[in-house]
Amino acid sequence: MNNGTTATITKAEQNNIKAIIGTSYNKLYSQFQSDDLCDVGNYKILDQIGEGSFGKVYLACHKLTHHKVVLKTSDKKDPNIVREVFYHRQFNYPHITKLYEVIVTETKVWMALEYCSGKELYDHLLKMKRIPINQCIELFSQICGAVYYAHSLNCVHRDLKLENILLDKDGKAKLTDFGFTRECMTKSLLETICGTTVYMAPELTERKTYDGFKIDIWALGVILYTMMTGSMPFDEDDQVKMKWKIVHESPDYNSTVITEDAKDLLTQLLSKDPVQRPTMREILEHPFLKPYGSTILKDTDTILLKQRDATSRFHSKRERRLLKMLRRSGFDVHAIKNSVIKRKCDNLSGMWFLLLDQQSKHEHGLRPRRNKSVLSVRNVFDGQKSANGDDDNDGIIRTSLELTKVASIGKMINKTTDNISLAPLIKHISHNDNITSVKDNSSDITQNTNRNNKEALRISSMPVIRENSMRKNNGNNNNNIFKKVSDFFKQKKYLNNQNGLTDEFIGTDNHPIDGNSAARSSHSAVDIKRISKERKDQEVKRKSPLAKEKLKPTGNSPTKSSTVSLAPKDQGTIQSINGINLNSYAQPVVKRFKSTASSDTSRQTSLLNYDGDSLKVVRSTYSDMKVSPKLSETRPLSNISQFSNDTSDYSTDGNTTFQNSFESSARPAIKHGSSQYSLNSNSEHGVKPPSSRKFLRRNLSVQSEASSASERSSRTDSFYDITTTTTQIKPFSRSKSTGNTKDSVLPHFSAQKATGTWRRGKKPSFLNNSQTGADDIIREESSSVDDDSDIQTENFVSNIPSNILIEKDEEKTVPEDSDNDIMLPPNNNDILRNAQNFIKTTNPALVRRNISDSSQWSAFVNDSKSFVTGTDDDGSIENADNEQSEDHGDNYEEDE
Ligand SMILES: Nc1ncnc2c1ncn2[C@@H]1O[C@H](COP(=O)(O)OP(=O)(O)OP(=O)(O)O)[C@@H](O)[C@H]1O
Repeated sequence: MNNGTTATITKAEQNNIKAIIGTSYNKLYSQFQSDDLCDVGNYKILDQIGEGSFGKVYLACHKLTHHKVVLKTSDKKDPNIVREVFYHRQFNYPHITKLYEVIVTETKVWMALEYCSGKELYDHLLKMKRIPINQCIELFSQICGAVYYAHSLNCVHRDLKLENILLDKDGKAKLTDFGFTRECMTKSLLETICGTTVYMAPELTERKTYDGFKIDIWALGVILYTMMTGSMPFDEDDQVKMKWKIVHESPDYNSTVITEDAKDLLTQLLSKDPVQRPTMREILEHPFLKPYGSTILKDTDTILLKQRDATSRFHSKRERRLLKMLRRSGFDVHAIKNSVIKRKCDNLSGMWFLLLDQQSKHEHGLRPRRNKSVLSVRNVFDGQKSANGDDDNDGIIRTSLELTKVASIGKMINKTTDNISLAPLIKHISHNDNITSVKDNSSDITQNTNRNNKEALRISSMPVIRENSMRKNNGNNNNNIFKKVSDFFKQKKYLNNQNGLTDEFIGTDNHPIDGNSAARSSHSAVDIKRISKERKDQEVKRKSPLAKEKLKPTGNSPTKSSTVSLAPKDQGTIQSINGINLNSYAQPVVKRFKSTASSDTSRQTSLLNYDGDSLKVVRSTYSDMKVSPKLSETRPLSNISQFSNDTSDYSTDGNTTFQNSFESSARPAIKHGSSQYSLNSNSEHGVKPPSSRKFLRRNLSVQSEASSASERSSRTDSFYDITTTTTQIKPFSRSKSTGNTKDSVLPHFSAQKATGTWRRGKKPSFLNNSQTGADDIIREESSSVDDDSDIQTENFVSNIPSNILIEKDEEKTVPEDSDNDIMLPPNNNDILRNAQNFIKTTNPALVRRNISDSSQWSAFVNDSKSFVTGTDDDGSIENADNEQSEDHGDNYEEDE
């Protein structure tokens, strides 16, 4: 048979087939060999869209649902990723980016996150220069909603900043980046210094213990101020000055864009005394945020209530429909439910949430457009007819196609109205007489109209007012949907032609109408010309050196008061409010502040201690940021001391040097050994390190312990269920650093001396001998937790034993002899011994931060010749056992 078959194939055909097979074979081979990533789990990587401190960020597509997501990678060695995943997956809220799935590979952790195509609020602000007040209110309410939600779950974010607020495609705010989050149920006062200096509350900059909720509220104050004014309230290039300002100075509230209500709220948020700061509820109820704040508050309460009620799970119409669909398709619905309930973040729950999102998208507008549009048009007509008692479509018979087109446009207009409603603005300024002129000022941008749509119709781009006005004038021509549509396009076209304006400005222009079409028709064309001219004049003024001065409204300007004038195309924003030319103010001085890990900040400390030149060097490491070079250059580094309470020396801020050693002195004395961090910092400056310096490393360990505690607590909700690839237990095989440790000014811990062993199914004795911390986490979780335990984790905090969530904030619980580093405070020995036992039984992630710290640090300060390359492979692992601690001491001595 075969011979017969082959016999029928000519030689040429055979060669052809061979070539085809060869090509596809080679293709497959090169795919296998390629370093380029194409797929991760169920996700197809489309593009790299960013890069964070700890890894790359990709745009990807879920292959089963075609849903776009963001894949954020992080090195497994970074224990912060555990914290981020642990908290982030607990949150399910419209203004928090959704974490769909977590995939753990041998070296990396991949987080599949909700894609926010609108980028960061920071970028938005840069583009807009300052955010129009109505948008400010809306966005800020959304951000507050997210924080209120997190606070209601007893979690604090601790790194709230513009860069951590993303915008989705609809311009809605989404809070993200939970790398510094912690729960506050078990500890009311925290000590860990973390955040970004310019957003830090005074108590943080002073390194006092702090209420986690209150520092978030302060950061919100900074965010609101920056959004409104386009500049930061306490910005200084010099970090010492900045901190001084934060502690002692009030922001400048004199900006005319800060209204009375806004000022009242800002003053409360930025109150130096944390007790004076309002709660999230009070913020959302503040008059400035009306009406958005109270709506968000109500919605959030409903969400929280629903999420707390376990019986309401899978009961919504959408969920039931999806379950039914999945069951019919042969999915194991029980497994999916289990995965969702336990927040496993595996591929099942990932698929579930993606499908749910998709369903909601369909419900909100992805139905066949034509049908829906026609329907809505009919509704409009029906409504009008019944309301007016007569048919208001002027007897024009339209084809269904026309109806469809018009309805879609109508929908668009409505959408515009929704999105850029200026109602709050109107309300906000209603105490001002100017509002009257808004309402009465009917003669502005209008244009004549006729039924044939041959001439431009009136222009009214103040959607809310237009709506109200149309309601008022029910029965006249303004109610005609066709006219509305026609108006919209005519005015758009006209303005584009005349002024080069973009669509979006039409929606933000605040020009009222009076419904008097006759009056409009008489002078609208003139108005348009005049306004056009005024805009040009404004633009000229803005560009002139004198433009720094506030533009005074001209007496005859139709936009003279309480109006929001159109902005030129390149600015994309409202140009003036109440006749004040927003663009005439100083350009925004918002800078991007990068969350850095302790290693970064310790670099700063070690390198510079406010030395300007060094600071430049440090800054240059961030030059790959996407902001313009100018901005990057002037951008001060943010200060994050995630890992140290005693940051006086090991400051992530780079500016907390020995000035703050007063706090160190209050800490337990060092028994022996020392911290390389502190030593190095000091030795650089020829200052003898205070004894408390030792605390730095201890704090690092205890902080890391927090991660392991989190991980441990996460056992209760099946962290181990996160998708993993093979996690072979290999002997430690990382190459030793080739650097000369003697010369190093960097912390480094000799990894090859790690001698601990860890066995599957047993508690680790010494914890750091495995390949990576994350490996250990996964393995340990896998081995010690019963997968089938039916643990409810939705309100996760209630499931966490209070003794588990120890962070470095609880430094007093450092075990007495865990590494012989610390002289114990008297009377605390029992507590410390208990803590020591606890630490010994928890997993090894506690040491990982030091790995990356030292490596990053060393990589940066390479001119010190201490570490050459690949220093994170130097095995710089801090061990929990005594031997390792001694090593640290040795290194310290060597460095000194
Ligand atoms: N869900 C998302 N949707 C769209 N873009 C995102 C998303 N998450 C992150 N990005 C983009 O990826 C970039 C880096 O992400 P991100 O800032 O979260 O990383 P990171 O490691 O947390 O950085 P850092 O902590 O230093 O701020 C950012 O520019 C951000 O705009």
